[in-house]
Amino acid sequence: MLLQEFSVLEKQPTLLSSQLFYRNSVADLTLNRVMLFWKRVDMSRRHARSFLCVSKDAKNTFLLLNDIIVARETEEGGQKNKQGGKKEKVPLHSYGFTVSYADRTKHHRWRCKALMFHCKDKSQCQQWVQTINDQLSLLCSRPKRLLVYINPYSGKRLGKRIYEQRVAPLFAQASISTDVIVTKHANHARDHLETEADVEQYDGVVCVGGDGMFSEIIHSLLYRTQRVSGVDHHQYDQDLVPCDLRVGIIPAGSTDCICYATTGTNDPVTSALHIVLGDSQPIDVSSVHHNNTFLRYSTSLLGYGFYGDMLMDSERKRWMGPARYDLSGVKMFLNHHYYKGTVSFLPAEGNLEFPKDKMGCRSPCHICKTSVNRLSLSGDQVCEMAKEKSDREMSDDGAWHVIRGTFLAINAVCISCACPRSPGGLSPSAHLADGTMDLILVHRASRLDFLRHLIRHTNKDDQFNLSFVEVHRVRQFRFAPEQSDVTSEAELSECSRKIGTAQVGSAPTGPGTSHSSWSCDGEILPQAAIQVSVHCQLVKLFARGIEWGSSSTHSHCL
Ligand SMILES: Nc1ncnc2c1ncn2[C@@H]1O[C@H](COP(=O)(O)OP(=O)(O)OP(=O)(O)O)[C@@H](O)[C@H]1O
Ligand SMILES: CCCCCCCCCCCCC/C=C/[C@@H](O)[C@H](CO)NC(=O)CCCCC
Ligand SMILES: [Ca+2]
Repeated sequence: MLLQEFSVLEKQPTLLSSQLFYRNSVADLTLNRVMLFWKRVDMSRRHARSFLCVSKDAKNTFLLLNDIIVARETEEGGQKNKQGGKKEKVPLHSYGFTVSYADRTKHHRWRCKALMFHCKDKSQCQQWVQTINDQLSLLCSRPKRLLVYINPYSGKRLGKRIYEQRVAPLFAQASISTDVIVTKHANHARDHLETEADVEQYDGVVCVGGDGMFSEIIHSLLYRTQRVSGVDHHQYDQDLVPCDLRVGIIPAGSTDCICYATTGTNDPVTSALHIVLGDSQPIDVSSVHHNNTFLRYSTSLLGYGFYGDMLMDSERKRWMGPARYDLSGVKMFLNHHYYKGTVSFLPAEGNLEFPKDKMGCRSPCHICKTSVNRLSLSGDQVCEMAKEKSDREMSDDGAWHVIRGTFLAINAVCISCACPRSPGGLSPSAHLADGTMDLILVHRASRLDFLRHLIRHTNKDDQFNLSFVEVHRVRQFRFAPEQSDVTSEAELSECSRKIGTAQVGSAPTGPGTSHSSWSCDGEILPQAAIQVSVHCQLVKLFARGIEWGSSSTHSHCL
């Protein structure tokens, strides 16, 4: 925080102010509506009326109220500094209180820290604790009751342990009550949310797992929201209603790209702290249709060709955990399949160069902020928007771009899809909440060139700066695979076996057939011909987006 900003916040009306002990010296501590700040007092110089006075060069130190988790009376004899474990000497008074707060550390990670203040008597101590906690209770974006689903088989199967050891204690500290369900089978969370859970009583849903688990949960929430609002999601181009309930992700999966792309890390404690602080980050969601039938929502990767084949292959290797993706990735790379088809897309207005602009989405992102946020619009504004949309569509037909080609991969992402394997993600400049997706077309190329493209996802080189790769920022796209002349019975039954269901009228897909299949956030879609449309800010997460700088800007000392 800049000194000028501090000076503005400092002028907020004071709620409580006292001289008490902090780190073995006297400090002036003040609480106002936005922060808690203190200044050490010069013990050597005394005022006429024997008050200790603040030395001129003393530094102001502060904590924003938004970052404070809770204040508690410190138990007698418990004057240990939580971080260092070092005992603080209590100069005069044995009454004290601890302020727990969330602090941003290196690499976008947040940690829970604590400060101790010592008071002259118990009532002063109680007054401080009460006043700080009263102010915290006014922060209405903080959740009080959460519904938690744990997938015990995600990633390295550590979900339950991660939740119990690293997350539950933080929720308890923040007095958040939880109902925890450890899932017993795929779609357990979906069915529970749809049929049993009394969603109204919760301030959010938390999923402990990976992108697949997150996808399961948002499907239930979005189905429910559309049903309650009378919206038919089968109608392509239908405006969908954003989901009220926020979702928190405690990363425990194999890819964890939604968590990584919205917090900058896949760290369970960081995610837990974003939940505790009540942070909010909307994200775009795309809906995938086949003719007039809704198939699925997508928030991470909708991938045909390389990623679709890789996912289909890796599903049979689930027992291997996250390593299944590496093995199937190498296999699909060596297979080097390419697929013919036609991609048509509607570019986002005026944004053509943006996927390559290297600006990225950094919180607070003005591009996402200025994108239409239906939640904040009045009824009249919604009508106006609907009219604008239909005007745009009338003139849209000519705006559709059509590309017929042979592709190694077709990837569509609503967000960057940054993840530990690829810290920039599939489209490093994609925005979390701007109502657009980036469509990446990887045309037929040699194995070596494709490898160059893939490797660039793992370093700072530009994966789009290759002649066979094109990227477009779009609002909608369609894909039609080239019809194969012969569809053998054997191909059809192989397809049904792979996706575990017989799809009437769908051509066989996957490696070894003329069509690939779409991986939609880790689920295989039965149809190759799809229509996709982005919905701006349809779901909100307990997250803050990725902030500037990788190390602590949260220094509380000015
Ligand atoms: N108890 C369970 N047993 C088996 N499958 C489950 C269970 N609970 C949830 N699932 C399913 O497991 C799938 C994958 O889970 P999840 O996404 O959490 O882990 P992952 O696949 O290892 O990680 P990622 O999706 O990040 O690659 C989800 O689609 C979910 O439907
Ligand atoms: C030579 C080195 C090449 C390395 C290339 C790395 C490129 C990584 C980009 C990863 C983008 C992940 C997008 C998210 C996809 C999830 O919805 C999905 C289901 O969980 N996971 C995967 O498909 C699993 C995706 C796993 C990719 C390896
Ligand atoms: Ca977007």
